[in-house]
Parts: sequence; C-alpha cells; structure tokens
Amino acid sequence: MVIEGLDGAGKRTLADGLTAQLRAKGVSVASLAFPRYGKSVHADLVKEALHRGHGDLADSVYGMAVLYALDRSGAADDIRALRDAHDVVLLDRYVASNAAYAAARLRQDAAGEVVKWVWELEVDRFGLPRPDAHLLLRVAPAVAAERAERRAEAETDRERDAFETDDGLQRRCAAVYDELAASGWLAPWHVLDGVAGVDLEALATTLLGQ
Ligand SMILES: Nc1ncnc2c1ncn2[C@@H]1O[C@H](COP(=O)(O)OP(=O)(O)O)[C@@H](O)[C@H]1O
Ligand SMILES: Cc1cn([C@H]2C[C@H](O)[C@@H](COP(=O)(O)OP(=O)(O)O)O2)c(=O)[nH]c1=O
Repeated sequence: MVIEGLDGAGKRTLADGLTAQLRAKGVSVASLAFPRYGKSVHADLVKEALHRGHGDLADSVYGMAVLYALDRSGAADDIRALRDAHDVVLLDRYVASNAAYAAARLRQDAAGEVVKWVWELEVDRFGLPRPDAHLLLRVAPAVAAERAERRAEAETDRERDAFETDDGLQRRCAAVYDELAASGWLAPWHVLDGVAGVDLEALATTLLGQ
C-alpha cells in the first residue's frame, strides 16, 4: 500500500496514524519511506543534489529520476521480504512519485512520455513489486507548502529543498497526481481529503475489506 502526495501533504503523519490504527486491530504492519536517506547512496545523492550539491545534477529530470529508481531497485528484495512477513506493507512514496514529479518538471501530463518511461524503467526493467493500492493524500498546494514550511522551522535538518520551494512545480505535480489517480495508474487509487482530515478508523476498515 503506497501513500502519495505533495511535499508537506502529511504523508508521514498519515503513515504513522494508519500504522497505529491497523496494529490496534491486530494487523501486522511494516513501513518504508522513499527516498531511503542514510540507507542508500542513490537517495543520499538525491538529497545532496536537491540542496545544490553535485553541480547541475538536479537540473536533469531523467538523471534524478534514475537515482530515485535505483534507490527503489535496491529495496525490492526488502519489500518482498516485508510483504511475506506482514499483513500490510506501507510505503511512503513509491514509483508514482517519480511519475508525478518528473512529468510536472517537464510540464507533461500523465499521458506524456516521461510517465511511460518511468513505468518501463521501474516496473518492466527493474521489476519492482507492484502495489495493491495507492492512497493519494490530497491537499491544496498552498496548504502543503505552509505545512512543509512550518515543519522546516520546527525540525532540524529539514530545510526545504529545491522541489519544495518551487510552488509552480508543486501545483503541476498536484494536477498530475489527480490524473494518475483518475486513470488508476499502476494500481487502484483511493483519494483522501488531507485538509478535512482522514478518518483513520474508517480508512483502516475499508483497506482491510478490499
Ligand atoms: N492533517 C494535518 N493537519 C495539520 N497539520 C498536519 C496534518 N498532517 C500533518 N501535518 C503537519 O504538516 C507537516 C508535514 O507533515 P508530514 O507528515 O511530515 O508531510 P509529508 O510526509 O507529506 O511531507 C508536519 O509538521 C505535520 O505535523
Ligand atoms: C521517492 C521520490 C521522490 N521524489 C521527490 C519528491 C520530493 O520533492 C523529493 C524528496 O522526497 P521526500 O519524500 O519529500 O523527502 P523529504 O521530505 O525527507 O525531503 O523527491 C521524486 O521526484 N521521485 C521519487 O521517486
């Protein structure tokens, strides 16, 4: 099960809340967040590039997307092992993040070239496990930006990066996410209202029933 959404949408908060709710129902839950900073050299290169390291690396949409994909490729066996050992594996961001951000950066839509390329690279070529469902935590880009900014003030080592401070990118990314959800890209999507707040009890019941 994959949680997707803009930077600051509240994905980590939702993952924590949903994990607690599912565990309270006796369900065993494992979770993993991408990029895997501190665990994967590819993820660390991404983070450094987003904070102006490695020259013009961050300017390359395909170059950055390959790094995100290699981070996931390195986790594929771990994901399969977690899936075998637990009832639910919750992933905070996955392949759809690459599709949404790369398309938004290139000003393409969900039917564009780069979204197809992400599928071919990550699903067809790297053979990453396909999720059963996505949860799109939908909030207005301005709300996500405000939450990300507040988080940056409150937590050390969370200064906003090149993607997070780009309001136009976040707006386009929100539109691509909506299209991916509407087309059922890679797996079915549940759209959640991240502004009104998510009813965790109802969500857990729905997910377990499917
Ligand atoms: N439903 C919510 N209402 C208000 N603030 C929230 C909500 N969910 C998360 N936040 C806050 O917004 C910030 C970003 O949330 P976080 O879960 O880290 O987002 P993400 O993982 O999507 O980047 C955090 O400071 C968090 O405490
Ligand atoms: C996982 C992933 C993230 N991204 C983008 C989304 C975010 O703007 C950025 C960093 O990921 P993010 O989850 O926001 O990490 P953090 O909140 O710890 O900085 O990378 C992609 O473009 N492709 C991907 O495959």
